[in-house]
Amino acid sequence: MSPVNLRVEPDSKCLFDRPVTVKVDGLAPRQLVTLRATLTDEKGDIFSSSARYQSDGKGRLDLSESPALGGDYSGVQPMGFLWALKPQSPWRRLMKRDVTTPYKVDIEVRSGGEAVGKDTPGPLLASCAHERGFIGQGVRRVPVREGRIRATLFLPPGEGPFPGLVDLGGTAGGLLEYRSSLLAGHGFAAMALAYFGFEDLPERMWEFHLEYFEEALRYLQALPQVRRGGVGVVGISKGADLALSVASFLPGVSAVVSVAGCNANFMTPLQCGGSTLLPGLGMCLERVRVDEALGGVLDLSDCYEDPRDPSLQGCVVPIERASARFLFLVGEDDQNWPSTLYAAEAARRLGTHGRAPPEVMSFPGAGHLLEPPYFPHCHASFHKLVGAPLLWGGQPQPHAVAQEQAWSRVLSFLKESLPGEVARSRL
Ligand SMILES: CCCCCCCCCC(=O)SCCNC(=O)CCNC(=O)[C@H](O)C(C)(C)COP(=O)(O)OP(=O)(O)OC[C@H]1O[C@@H](n2cnc3c(N)ncnc32)[C@H](O)[C@@H]1OP(=O)(O)O
Repeated sequence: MSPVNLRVEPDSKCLFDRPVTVKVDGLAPRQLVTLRATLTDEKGDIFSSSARYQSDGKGRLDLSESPALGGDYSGVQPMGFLWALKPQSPWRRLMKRDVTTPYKVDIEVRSGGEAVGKDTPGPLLASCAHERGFIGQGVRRVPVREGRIRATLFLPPGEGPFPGLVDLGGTAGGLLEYRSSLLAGHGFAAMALAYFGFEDLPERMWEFHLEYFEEALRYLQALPQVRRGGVGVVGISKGADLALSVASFLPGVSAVVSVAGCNANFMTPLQCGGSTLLPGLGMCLERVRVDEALGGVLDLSDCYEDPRDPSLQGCVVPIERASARFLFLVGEDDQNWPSTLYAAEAARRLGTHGRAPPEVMSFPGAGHLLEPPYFPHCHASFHKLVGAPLLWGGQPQPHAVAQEQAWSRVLSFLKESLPGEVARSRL
């Protein structure tokens, strides 16, 4: 009998946001097998997925054609092995901390289609390692410590000038580089900007200063590698309302992508010139629910102040002041906060001021944490500022579909809205 061969095509090494397919041959015709994938992150946390398959009449499997029969995903799901990864320890979230190293995914095929979820799977038939990196060929990673700015700039290969972007994370804080590094792989000069919880920046979300974002924007706009004529700002969650504020109060922003964001300045006052530009939309902590069925996860969805409340209009970002184009991405099952309502409110406000409507992409079954494609869906995870697990929502498969569609539109939206040539890089 020929040995079983397991491989990843078109390449066993690729950038994290690129699709692949897993192929197996040398199985017996119509053989039932289990495909397992395992990834260990930089902290040593293990994430795994598992699904049952049956080979075709020639003993082959191709995940772009063969349906998974059950397990952590089902149906034809070429990337299910990745987006269905689940943490072994509770409330962990797969979040790339060091983009200079790839993730290594160990894939194995074992005999027997009943072993899914059991500790004793069938005998190993074949295995392979698959690497998914974050820095494309020729992309340069440049730490930025200019003035107050704490950031990392990713420059595509070549001289440029490239369309420029500022990338803002959410209440996780720190300096998260994974989205910017992938965006540089699509031809953008992308700067991941920390704004708290990193080096000498404030440790927590006490107050933010518009001047800090202005300094970062000016720095990016003045780089010879960045094309003149307007940059983009991409933000997720808390970073998304800051993106709206940056575009509304500062010149030179042509495009904003709000990922699961609020239309009001959330929680932390935004200061400018020593006074408060926007107070923070607050939370009513007595309305926090503890989801005992989910093991004590906190459900915050009902505890945010309502940005439609007339007394809170001072918190709402005056986006009609911005000259940027807007793209809002919302998960309809966002259980962190009502991002659908927030996007609708932003659209209503633009309309009231006679401005063009924003583009709103709304994804059924998607949760709050909309990441670049193939990041595993995370329904709930530990929040280090809160010190407890929080509910994010979404179901794995629709969330995965949303991430793919959203990413594709983010790239095309930024290409349409920002000046400059863009070229995709290879790993
Ligand atoms: C006051 C804020 C109110 C928030 C309202 C929610 C609004 C949400 C708006 C948003 O912006 S959501 C989008 C972005 N937000 C997030 O992703 C928040 C969740 N993420 C995090 O809290 C951190 O990024 C994460 C814990 C996932 C990773 O942080 P680190 O890279 O610093 O990881 P690390 O693994 O070292 O964990 C930090 C600490 O948490 C601890 N930890 C992590 N996972 C844990 C777990 N599962 N159980 C217990 N502890 C855990 C870990 O032990 C460690 O403790 P120590 O600092 O004492 O060493």
